[in-house]
Amino acid sequence: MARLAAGRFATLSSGSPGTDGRHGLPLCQPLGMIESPSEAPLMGATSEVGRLRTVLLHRPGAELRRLTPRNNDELLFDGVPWVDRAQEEHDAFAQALTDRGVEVLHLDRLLAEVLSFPSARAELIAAAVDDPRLGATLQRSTTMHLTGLAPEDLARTLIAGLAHDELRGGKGLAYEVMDRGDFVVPPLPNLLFTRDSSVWVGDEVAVTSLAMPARHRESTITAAVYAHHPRFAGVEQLYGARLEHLEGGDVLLLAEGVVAVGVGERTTPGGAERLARRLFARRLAHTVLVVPIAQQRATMHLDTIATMVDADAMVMYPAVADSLVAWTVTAPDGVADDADTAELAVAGPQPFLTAAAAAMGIDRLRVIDTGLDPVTAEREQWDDGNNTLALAPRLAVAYERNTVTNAALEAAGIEVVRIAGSELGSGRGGPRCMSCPVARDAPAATDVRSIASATGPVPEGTR
Ligand SMILES: NC(=[NH2+])NCCC[C@H](N)C(=O)O
Repeated sequence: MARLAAGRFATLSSGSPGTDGRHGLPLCQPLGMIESPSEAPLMGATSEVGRLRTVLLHRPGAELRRLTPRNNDELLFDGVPWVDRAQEEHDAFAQALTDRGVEVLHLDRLLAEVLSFPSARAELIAAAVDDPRLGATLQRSTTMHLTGLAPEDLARTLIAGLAHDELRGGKGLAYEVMDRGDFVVPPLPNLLFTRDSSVWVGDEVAVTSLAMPARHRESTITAAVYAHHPRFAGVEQLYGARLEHLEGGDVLLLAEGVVAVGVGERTTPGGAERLARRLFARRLAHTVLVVPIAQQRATMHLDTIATMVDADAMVMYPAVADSLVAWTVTAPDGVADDADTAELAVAGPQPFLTAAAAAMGIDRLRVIDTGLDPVTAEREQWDDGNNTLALAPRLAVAYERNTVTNAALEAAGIEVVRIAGSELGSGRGGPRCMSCPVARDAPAATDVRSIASATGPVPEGTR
């Protein structure tokens, strides 16, 4: 499988497309609605800003119609979205990406496709009924119901969940006792935020371990798609759904070999450590910066307060720009031979911007000065103003509603692709949260304006 040239510190092996080892299918055989490309696709990412080639999205569907004022808190939405409008907004987001040459993969379609494989079906049905609320009898009757569904219907049910009165042949004490409106299989409205359940580092993918109960099952879906879909044949998975908590929204690829990991409400220090060990062992990073963030909903992930918009620049919530710190974690000899036991060197804490620039080998990591008054800054941070998705250096998608942040980005030379998000935003996630980059080019050397020796005037609007 062809890979990005710069995914690893040692030379990358590039195999050739053949059969996918697990199902014996030729990689080029059309599968379901999507034809596999005739050439093996590029996969992987070493930065946040290299030209985006392929992205994984999830168009919100029936799972959002499950949200009510009684369950929205538990399901991590701040309200009850108008679903048709949320879908229109999402379609426009996907279109904005397609218009700029980005290939959009849809998670629900990939899921329906892998569900024609018996092993993938069995795995995902088992994950859906693996719930102590149900009891053995209801688990059995739910398994039978799900087993009888065609791939498309099963995909829909795994995402939208299964309500008590939708289950044909439901049996068991738990079934009798449950309320008619209860879910036998709870819905996954946060699947919309594809950023969190998997993250590519170099040419490997970390299927994450999500912290909130409402999201646990999401990574069983991404794990099955990466394990079984011919599109991803040969891709190594470097993390796992049952390990220490780690969410993709906390993982920022600052530069090739340099990964920042936020630790707070979602990712634990143990998750950051495990990821660091695995990245070092697989030579996918030489430095991991561990960045504590406030454990509260407004700052649930590192990407809610800062995202990269250029190879050497970030947009950052001004209230934290000067107080954010990082611990610098390295493997003593640059690599760790054993992912689980290797000794790690930990230094710090240091101001985040200082530690990041040092790890990236640049003079300065610029912060776009959004010049916001504290109240506007707080409002726009809450509405994901700092949660941008870079399509290339200095070209980023952002919610249109954050007018002041977007104006500041433009003043600093960042082209902003504005999208509507009034309904999508009720899940508290912006363009970066709603996207998982599967392939990015390495940012061209010319895009890094302040690498080591380069000195020059500081561009306006940066500090
Ligand atoms: N990468 C992100 N910031 N994702 C936002 C996820 C929002 C989602 N409702 C949650 O609470 O988990």
